[in-house]
Amino acid sequence: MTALLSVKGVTVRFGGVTALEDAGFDLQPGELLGLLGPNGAGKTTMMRSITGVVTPQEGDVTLQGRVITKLPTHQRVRLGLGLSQQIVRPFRSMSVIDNVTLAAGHAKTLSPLGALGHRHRDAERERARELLQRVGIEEMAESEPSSLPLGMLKRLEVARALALDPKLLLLDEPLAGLNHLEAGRLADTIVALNRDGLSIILIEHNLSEVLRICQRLVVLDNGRNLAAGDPRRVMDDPAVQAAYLGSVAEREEPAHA
Ligand SMILES: Nc1ncnc2c1ncn2[C@@H]1O[C@H](COP(=O)(O)OP(=O)(O)OP(=O)(O)O)[C@@H](O)[C@H]1O
Repeated sequence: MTALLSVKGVTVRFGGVTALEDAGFDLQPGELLGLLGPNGAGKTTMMRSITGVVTPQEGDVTLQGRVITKLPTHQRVRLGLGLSQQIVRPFRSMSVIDNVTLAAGHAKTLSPLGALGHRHRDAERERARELLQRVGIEEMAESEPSSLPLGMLKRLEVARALALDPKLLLLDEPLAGLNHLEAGRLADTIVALNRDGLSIILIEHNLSEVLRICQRLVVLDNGRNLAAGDPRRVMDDPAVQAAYLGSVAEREEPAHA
């Protein structure tokens, strides 16, 4: 099967810091893949190389057989990349549904044919309502984002990403800051989106949810590939455990100093 996304031999340096070195992985169509690694492993840099925020010094990113390494982000979005950020930034003065309608309208203007039909605001609103339903916040449609708890804001962020009709959705720590129950529910929503056919890459520190929902894991450490494959087998890998323990020890050290 041709990979939906292929990242090969990617190296990213920021001055003297090597954030990624010869790193890569493939994502098959329909997969829900967890991208893991301790703090500073290079996950965000990998995500940014895929979305085009960062251009690698070496290596290539290929989407559906097309090399996109040097394309700007908006062109990658047009080709089917969707991104839901860790920091949620809706337009605060607009209702929840207007936020998603705006994104749905933007999706149409991404293609010339869509732009011709752009006057069909009602259809966009209808689509926005469907998306709110898919992520489970349709009852909040007329509310302002500022009145929403974090768990719902995160769902709004996912709905806005879905409005751009992505083939591949990149989720950057969607469960961060949520309590156990909310995290489990949002993880269930992510599984439902994947079952509907959406391919997903999930960066997430909540390991129990990652293990519960991901079909495959890719683990980075110090900018390099450390392990990949079946989630349980990967987490049982002594090298992965050592990398995580090492990072916990590093984080805890100053507190004990
Ligand atoms: N814009 C930048 N300028 C300089 N160094 C950077 C930049 N972005 C990342 N780095 C460095 O690159 C390395 C990888 O960082 P990155 O944020 O990709 O890791 P991460 O796995 O996402 O970490 P975390 O889990 O803490 O978010 C780190 O050493 C980081 O300090």
